[in-house]
Amino acid sequence: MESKSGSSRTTSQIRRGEYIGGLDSDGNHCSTRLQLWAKETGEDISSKTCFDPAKKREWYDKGVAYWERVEASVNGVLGGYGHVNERDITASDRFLLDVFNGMSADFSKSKHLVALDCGAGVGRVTRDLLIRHFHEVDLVEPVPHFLDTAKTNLVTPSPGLSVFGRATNFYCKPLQVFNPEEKRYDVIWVQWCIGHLTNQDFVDFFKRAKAGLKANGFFVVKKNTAKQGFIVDKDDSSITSYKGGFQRSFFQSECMH
Ligand SMILES: C[S@@+](CC[C@H](N)C(=O)[O-])C[C@H]1O[C@@H](n2cnc3c(N)ncnc32)[C@H](O)[C@@H]1O
Repeated sequence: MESKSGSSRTTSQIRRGEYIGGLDSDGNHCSTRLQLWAKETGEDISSKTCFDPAKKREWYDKGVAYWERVEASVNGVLGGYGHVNERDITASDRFLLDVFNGMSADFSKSKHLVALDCGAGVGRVTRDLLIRHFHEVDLVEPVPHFLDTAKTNLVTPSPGLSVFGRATNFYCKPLQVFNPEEKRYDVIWVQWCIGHLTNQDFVDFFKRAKAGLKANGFFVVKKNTAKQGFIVDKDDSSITSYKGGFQRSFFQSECMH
Protein backbone atom coordinates (compact mmCIF):
# COMPACT_ATOMS: atom_id res chain seq x y z
CA MET A 1 0.00 0.00 0.00
CA GLU A 2 1.34 3.45 -0.92
CA SER A 3 1.05 6.39 1.46
CA LYS A 4 0.23 9.92 0.29
CA SER A 5 3.91 10.77 0.45
CA GLY A 6 4.66 7.80 -1.76
CA SER A 7 6.46 5.72 0.89
CA SER A 8 5.24 2.19 1.35
CA ARG A 9 3.52 1.23 4.59
CA THR A 10 4.78 -1.54 6.77
CA THR A 11 2.50 -4.34 7.98
CA SER A 12 2.96 -3.23 11.57
CA GLN A 13 1.94 0.33 10.69
CA ILE A 14 -1.22 -0.98 9.11
CA ARG A 15 -1.93 -3.26 12.07
CA ARG A 16 -1.47 -0.35 14.47
CA GLY A 17 -3.89 1.73 12.42
CA GLU A 18 -1.29 4.43 11.73
CA TYR A 19 -2.29 4.57 8.11
CA ILE A 20 -5.78 5.76 8.93
CA GLY A 21 -5.72 9.52 8.50
CA GLY A 22 -7.74 12.11 10.31
CA LEU A 23 -9.03 15.65 10.23
CA ASP A 24 -8.82 18.56 12.59
CA SER A 25 -11.66 20.99 13.26
CA ASP A 26 -10.08 23.51 10.85
CA GLY A 27 -10.43 20.93 8.06
CA ASN A 28 -6.70 20.12 7.88
CA HIS A 29 -5.78 16.56 7.02
CA CYS A 30 -3.29 14.61 9.10
CA SER A 31 -2.20 11.41 7.48
CA THR A 32 -1.06 9.43 10.52
CA ARG A 33 -1.53 9.35 14.27
CA LEU A 34 2.20 9.77 14.61
CA GLN A 35 1.94 13.09 12.78
CA LEU A 36 -1.14 14.11 14.71
CA TRP A 37 0.44 13.74 18.13
CA ALA A 38 3.73 15.27 17.03
CA LYS A 39 2.02 18.29 15.49
CA GLU A 40 -0.51 18.94 18.22
CA THR A 41 1.31 17.94 21.39
CA GLY A 42 5.00 17.51 20.58
CA GLU A 43 4.84 13.81 21.49
CA ASP A 44 6.76 11.23 19.51
CA ILE A 45 4.56 8.22 20.10
CA SER A 46 7.01 5.78 18.56
CA SER A 47 9.78 6.64 21.07
CA LYS A 48 7.26 7.55 23.83
CA THR A 49 8.96 10.88 24.41
CA CYS A 50 7.88 14.50 24.25
CA PHE A 51 10.21 16.63 22.14
CA ASP A 52 8.27 19.87 22.70
CA PRO A 53 6.86 20.23 26.23
CA ALA A 54 5.61 23.77 25.46
CA LYS A 55 3.33 22.35 22.77
CA LYS A 56 1.96 19.79 25.16
CA ARG A 57 1.34 22.49 27.81
CA GLU A 58 -0.49 24.53 25.18
CA TRP A 59 -2.70 21.53 24.30
CA TYR A 60 -3.77 21.13 27.94
CA ASP A 61 -4.07 24.86 28.68
CA LYS A 62 -6.36 25.31 25.69
CA GLY A 63 -8.48 22.35 26.79
CA VAL A 64 -9.05 23.65 30.29
CA ALA A 65 -9.49 27.26 29.06
CA TYR A 66 -12.25 26.02 26.75
CA TRP A 67 -14.18 24.41 29.62
CA GLU A 68 -13.59 27.42 31.88
CA ARG A 69 -15.71 29.44 29.45
CA VAL A 70 -18.57 26.92 29.55
CA GLU A 71 -21.57 27.33 31.85
CA ALA A 72 -21.41 25.02 34.85
CA SER A 73 -24.54 23.03 34.08
CA VAL A 74 -25.53 19.63 32.67
CA ASN A 75 -26.29 21.28 29.34
CA GLY A 76 -22.90 23.02 29.43
CA VAL A 77 -20.81 19.90 30.07
CA LEU A 78 -22.80 18.04 27.43
CA GLY A 79 -21.97 20.68 24.84
CA GLY A 80 -25.60 21.79 24.45
CA TYR A 81 -26.92 18.20 24.33
CA GLY A 82 -28.38 18.27 27.83
CA HIS A 83 -31.38 16.28 26.61
CA VAL A 84 -29.07 13.25 26.21
CA ASN A 85 -28.58 13.02 29.98
CA GLU A 86 -31.56 10.82 30.74
CA ARG A 87 -30.84 8.27 27.99
CA ASP A 88 -27.17 8.20 28.88
CA ILE A 89 -27.89 7.53 32.55
CA THR A 90 -30.51 4.86 31.76
CA ALA A 91 -28.07 2.99 29.50
CA SER A 92 -25.24 3.25 32.04
CA ASP A 93 -27.56 2.08 34.79
CA ARG A 94 -28.49 -1.06 32.83
CA PHE A 95 -24.88 -1.66 31.97
CA LEU A 96 -23.76 -1.41 35.61
CA LEU A 97 -26.53 -3.70 36.84
CA ASP A 98 -25.64 -6.28 34.17
CA VAL A 99 -22.00 -6.18 35.17
CA PHE A 100 -22.80 -6.40 38.89
CA ASN A 101 -25.16 -9.35 38.29
CA GLY A 102 -22.43 -11.18 36.43
CA MET A 103 -19.84 -10.63 39.12
CA SER A 104 -18.81 -12.96 41.90
CA ALA A 105 -20.23 -12.77 45.41
CA ASP A 106 -17.13 -10.77 46.37
CA PHE A 107 -18.76 -7.87 44.65
CA SER A 108 -21.91 -8.13 46.73
CA LYS A 109 -24.08 -5.33 48.00
CA SER A 110 -22.85 -5.81 51.54
CA LYS A 111 -19.38 -4.72 50.49
CA HIS A 112 -18.32 -1.10 50.83
CA LEU A 113 -18.23 -0.03 47.19
CA VAL A 114 -16.23 2.99 46.10
CA ALA A 115 -16.14 4.64 42.65
CA LEU A 116 -14.03 7.36 41.07
CA ASP A 117 -15.72 9.71 38.57
CA CYS A 118 -13.02 10.99 36.17
CA GLY A 119 -13.36 14.31 34.34
CA ALA A 120 -16.49 14.61 36.46
CA GLY A 121 -17.63 18.02 35.22
CA VAL A 122 -20.52 19.28 37.35
CA GLY A 123 -21.00 15.84 38.94
CA ARG A 124 -23.74 14.73 36.53
CA VAL A 125 -22.65 11.06 36.39
CA THR A 126 -22.03 10.90 40.14
CA ARG A 127 -25.35 12.48 41.09
CA ASP A 128 -27.57 10.67 38.58
CA LEU A 129 -25.83 7.28 38.51
CA LEU A 130 -22.83 6.43 40.68
CA ILE A 131 -24.15 7.60 44.01
CA ARG A 132 -27.03 5.09 43.72
CA HIS A 133 -24.65 2.15 43.23
CA PHE A 134 -21.66 3.00 45.43
CA HIS A 135 -21.27 3.84 49.10
CA GLU A 136 -18.69 6.48 48.28
CA VAL A 137 -17.80 8.36 45.11
CA ASP A 138 -14.73 10.55 44.58
CA LEU A 139 -14.61 13.11 41.79
CA VAL A 140 -11.62 14.35 39.82
CA GLU A 141 -12.06 17.36 37.55
CA PRO A 142 -9.61 20.10 36.48
CA VAL A 143 -12.05 23.02 36.06
CA PRO A 144 -12.70 24.74 39.41
CA HIS A 145 -16.15 26.20 38.67
CA PHE A 146 -17.39 22.77 37.53
CA LEU A 147 -16.12 21.11 40.67
CA ASP A 148 -17.65 23.83 42.88
CA THR A 149 -21.00 23.24 41.18
CA ALA A 150 -20.55 19.48 41.63
CA LYS A 151 -20.08 20.01 45.37
CA THR A 152 -23.26 22.09 45.51
CA ASN A 153 -25.22 19.57 43.38
CA LEU A 154 -24.13 16.68 45.51
CA VAL A 155 -24.87 18.36 48.80
CA THR A 156 -28.38 19.12 47.52
CA PRO A 157 -29.37 16.04 45.47
CA SER A 158 -32.31 15.96 43.05
CA PRO A 159 -35.71 15.87 44.73
CA GLY A 160 -37.17 12.37 44.84
CA LEU A 161 -33.81 10.67 44.33
CA SER A 162 -33.05 8.22 47.10
CA VAL A 163 -29.37 8.77 47.62
CA PHE A 164 -27.51 5.67 48.61
CA GLY A 165 -23.95 6.80 48.94
CA ARG A 166 -22.08 10.02 49.31
CA ALA A 167 -19.59 12.08 47.37
CA THR A 168 -16.49 12.00 49.50
CA ASN A 169 -13.44 13.58 47.89
CA PHE A 170 -13.32 16.32 45.27
CA TYR A 171 -9.95 16.54 43.50
CA CYS A 172 -9.36 19.59 41.32
CA LYS A 173 -6.82 18.04 38.96
CA PRO A 174 -6.47 16.91 35.36
CA LEU A 175 -6.13 13.17 34.76
CA GLN A 176 -2.60 13.47 33.37
CA VAL A 177 -1.29 14.31 36.85
CA PHE A 178 -3.84 12.52 39.00
CA ASN A 179 -2.58 9.70 41.19
CA PRO A 180 -5.37 7.67 42.75
CA GLU A 181 -5.11 6.30 46.25
CA GLU A 182 -3.92 2.71 46.06
CA LYS A 183 -6.60 -0.04 46.04
CA ARG A 184 -9.42 2.37 46.94
CA TYR A 185 -11.78 1.88 43.99
CA ASP A 186 -14.14 -0.85 42.84
CA VAL A 187 -14.89 1.10 39.67
CA ILE A 188 -13.04 3.90 37.94
CA TRP A 189 -15.56 5.59 35.65
CA VAL A 190 -14.09 7.60 32.76
CA GLN A 191 -16.80 9.27 30.72
CA TRP A 192 -16.51 11.75 27.87
CA CYS A 193 -13.16 13.15 28.96
CA ILE A 194 -10.38 10.71 28.01
CA GLY A 195 -10.04 12.32 24.56
CA HIS A 196 -8.41 15.31 26.26
CA LEU A 197 -5.34 13.28 27.15
CA THR A 198 -2.34 13.09 24.86
CA ASN A 199 -1.44 9.63 23.65
CA GLN A 200 1.32 8.98 26.18
CA ASP A 201 -0.62 10.50 29.07
CA PHE A 202 -3.59 8.31 28.15
CA VAL A 203 -1.45 5.16 28.47
CA ASP A 204 0.28 6.41 31.62
CA PHE A 205 -3.02 7.36 33.22
CA PHE A 206 -4.41 3.83 32.91
CA LYS A 207 -1.18 2.33 34.20
CA ARG A 208 -1.24 4.60 37.29
CA ALA A 209 -4.98 4.32 37.82
CA LYS A 210 -4.78 0.50 37.78
CA ALA A 211 -3.01 0.73 41.14
CA GLY A 212 -6.11 2.53 42.48
CA LEU A 213 -8.35 -0.49 41.78
CA LYS A 214 -9.23 -3.12 44.37
CA ALA A 215 -8.64 -6.78 43.49
CA ASN A 216 -11.89 -7.20 41.51
CA GLY A 217 -12.14 -3.59 40.46
CA PHE A 218 -12.52 -2.45 36.87
CA PHE A 219 -12.55 0.55 34.56
CA VAL A 220 -15.60 1.77 32.69
CA VAL A 221 -14.70 4.01 29.76
CA LYS A 222 -17.44 5.75 27.85
CA LYS A 223 -16.40 7.81 24.86
CA ASN A 224 -17.63 8.88 21.47
CA THR A 225 -15.96 7.26 18.50
CA ALA A 226 -15.23 8.37 14.96
CA LYS A 227 -16.52 6.30 12.03
CA GLN A 228 -12.91 5.95 10.92
CA GLY A 229 -9.55 7.51 11.58
CA PHE A 230 -9.63 10.36 14.07
CA ILE A 231 -10.94 13.89 14.51
CA VAL A 232 -8.99 16.53 16.40
CA ASP A 233 -10.99 19.31 18.02
CA LYS A 234 -8.66 22.28 18.16
CA ASP A 235 -11.05 24.35 20.29
CA ASP A 236 -11.20 22.08 23.32
CA SER A 237 -7.99 20.07 22.61
CA SER A 238 -9.47 16.63 22.29
CA ILE A 239 -9.37 13.69 19.94
CA THR A 240 -12.21 11.42 18.88
CA SER A 241 -10.81 8.26 17.40
CA TYR A 242 -12.08 5.19 15.66
CA LYS A 243 -12.95 2.61 18.29
CA GLY A 244 -10.31 0.22 16.99
CA GLY A 245 -7.56 2.67 17.91
CA PHE A 246 -8.92 3.02 21.40
CA GLN A 247 -9.32 -0.69 22.00
CA ARG A 248 -5.74 -1.26 21.04
CA SER A 249 -4.63 1.34 23.56
CA PHE A 250 -6.79 -0.02 26.31
CA PHE A 251 -6.09 -3.71 26.01
CA GLN A 252 -2.44 -3.58 25.07
CA SER A 253 -1.98 -0.37 27.08
CA GLU A 254 1.04 0.48 24.99
CA CYS A 255 -0.31 1.88 21.77
CA MET A 256 -2.29 4.92 20.81
CA HIS A 257 -5.70 6.49 20.93
C1 LIG B 1 -17.86 16.60 27.91
S1 LIG B 1 -17.46 17.05 29.58
C2 LIG B 1 -18.01 15.57 30.43
C3 LIG B 1 -18.19 15.74 31.91
C4 LIG B 1 -18.69 14.50 32.65
N1 LIG B 1 -17.81 13.37 32.50
C5 LIG B 1 -20.07 14.13 32.17
O1 LIG B 1 -20.19 13.11 31.44
O2 LIG B 1 -21.02 14.82 32.53
C6 LIG B 1 -15.67 16.87 29.57
C7 LIG B 1 -15.04 17.09 30.91
O3 LIG B 1 -13.65 16.75 30.83
C8 LIG B 1 -12.94 17.68 31.62
N2 LIG B 1 -11.53 17.71 31.22
C9 LIG B 1 -10.91 18.48 30.30
N3 LIG B 1 -9.60 18.21 30.25
C10 LIG B 1 -9.38 17.23 31.17
C11 LIG B 1 -8.22 16.54 31.62
N4 LIG B 1 -7.03 16.80 31.10
N5 LIG B 1 -8.36 15.63 32.62
C12 LIG B 1 -9.60 15.38 33.13
N6 LIG B 1 -10.72 15.99 32.75
C13 LIG B 1 -10.62 16.91 31.78
C14 LIG B 1 -13.67 18.99 31.36
O4 LIG B 1 -13.35 19.98 32.30
C15 LIG B 1 -15.11 18.52 31.41
O5 LIG B 1 -15.61 18.53 32.71
